[in-house]
Amino acid sequence: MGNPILGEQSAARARISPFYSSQAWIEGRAEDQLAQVAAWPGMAAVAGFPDLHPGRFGPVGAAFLADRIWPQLVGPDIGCGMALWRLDLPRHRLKIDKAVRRLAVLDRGADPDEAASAWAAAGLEGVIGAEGLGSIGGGNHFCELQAVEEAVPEATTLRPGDLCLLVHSGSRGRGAQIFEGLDVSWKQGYAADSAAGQRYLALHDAAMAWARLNRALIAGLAAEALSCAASLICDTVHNQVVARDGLWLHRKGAAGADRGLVPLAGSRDAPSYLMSVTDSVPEALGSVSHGAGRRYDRASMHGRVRKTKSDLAALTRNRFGGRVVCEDRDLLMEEAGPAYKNPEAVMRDLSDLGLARPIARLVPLITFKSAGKAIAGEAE
Ligand SMILES: Nc1nc2c(ncn2[C@@H]2O[C@H](COP(=O)(O)O)[C@@H](O)[C@H]2O)c(=O)[nH]1
Ligand SMILES: [Mn+2]
Repeated sequence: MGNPILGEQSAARARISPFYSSQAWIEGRAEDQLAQVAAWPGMAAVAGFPDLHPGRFGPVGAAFLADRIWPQLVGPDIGCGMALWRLDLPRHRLKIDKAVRRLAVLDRGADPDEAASAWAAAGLEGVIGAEGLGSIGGGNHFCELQAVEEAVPEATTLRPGDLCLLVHSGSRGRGAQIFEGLDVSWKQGYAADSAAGQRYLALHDAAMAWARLNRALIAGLAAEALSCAASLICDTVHNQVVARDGLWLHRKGAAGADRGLVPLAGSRDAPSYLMSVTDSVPEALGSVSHGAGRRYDRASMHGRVRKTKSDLAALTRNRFGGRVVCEDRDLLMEEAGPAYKNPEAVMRDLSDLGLARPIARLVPLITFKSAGKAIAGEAE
C-alpha cells in the first residue's frame, strides 16, 4: 500500500472490530491500513471507528492492542487531545467581533516565564523543555469558542446558551523531536522492558503532560482575553500508548472511553458533541472516536475549494454566524468544513453501536487557528 513505514507482516492477523455502519464514509485505503497493521507481529486486537481515515504511519481513528510498543501507532503528536472548558460568560454578553480581536493574544502564546514555571511545577523540565508551551500550533489544531445548542438535562449541567472552549492541541515540536530521535529499532516495535522501550515511555509520558498543560494554558489565555473564568469539563487524549490487560494499547486518533466524558469535534463549520462514553464493549478496546475524521486529504482540498477573494473571505465565516481566524491561506482551504466527515453520522454510528451517547451539541462561534504553519507531522 505504498507506506514505507509499515512494518513486517506475520502469518497470523489480529481480530479487527469495525465500529461503523455500512453508510459510513470509510476510504478503502484506511481499511487496507487497518488490515496491514493487524498483521504486524505481536498484534492482539484492532478496532476501527467511524472517523477512520488513512494516516502517514497507519490509520487514524483506531486502537491497537499489542504485546509491544509501536511508536508509529502513536505518531509524532504524542499526547494530542481535546479539552472542553465551560466559560462563565453568558452568550448574550458575547460580542463576536470584540472577542475575535481579544483572542488575538493566542497567536503570541503564553508568557514564557509563566509557562516555564508551570512546567517546572510538573517536575519534568529535565526530560523535555517548556519552550512553546501555551501555543496552539498549526494543522488542524484550534481553540474554538462554542455555544451549547442542545443538552440532555439529566446527563449534564450544560444548558443551551452556555459558552464553552474546545482546545485541540498536542505536544507540538516536542513530540516530533522525540519521534525523530528514536532508536531505529522502533520500526520493529519496542519490548516494553527494553532500554529503548523504557526511554520511549518516559519521553511519551512527559510529552503527554506537556500537551495537557499546553491545552490548559491555551484555555487560560483565552478565558483571560474574554474576561471570564474557565472550568474544565474533560480533557481526553487521542494519540497515546497505555498498558491494558498486560499488553500495550495504542490509540491513534481515538479517545479513551474510561473517563465518562469525551468531546467529539466536528469541524469549524459543523457541530461538535459532548458524549457520555462507556468502556463496556470489549472489542472497542476502551476507545471511541474523538472527531468526525478527515474526508478529503489536505492536498485534494486545494482542488475542491474555489480561490477568488470572495470565496476565501466566505471561508472565514461559518453557517452558524461564527468566524474563523486563520491568517494562513493554505490552511484556510485545507481545513474548510467539507474536508471533514459529517459528525452527526459519526455520532449516530457510535450511539447505535453502544459506545457513546450525545449529551450536548455545540456549534462553533469563533475558531481560532494559528497563523503559523504546522510542524511536520504535527497535526495528523
Ligand atoms: N470543532 C472543530 N473540529 C475540528 C476542526 N478542525 C478539525 N476538527 C475535528 O477535529 C478532529 C481532529 O483530528 P486529529 O486526528 O487531527 O486529532 C478531526 O477529526 C475533525 O473532525 C475545527 O476547526 N473545529
Ligand atoms: Mn489531534
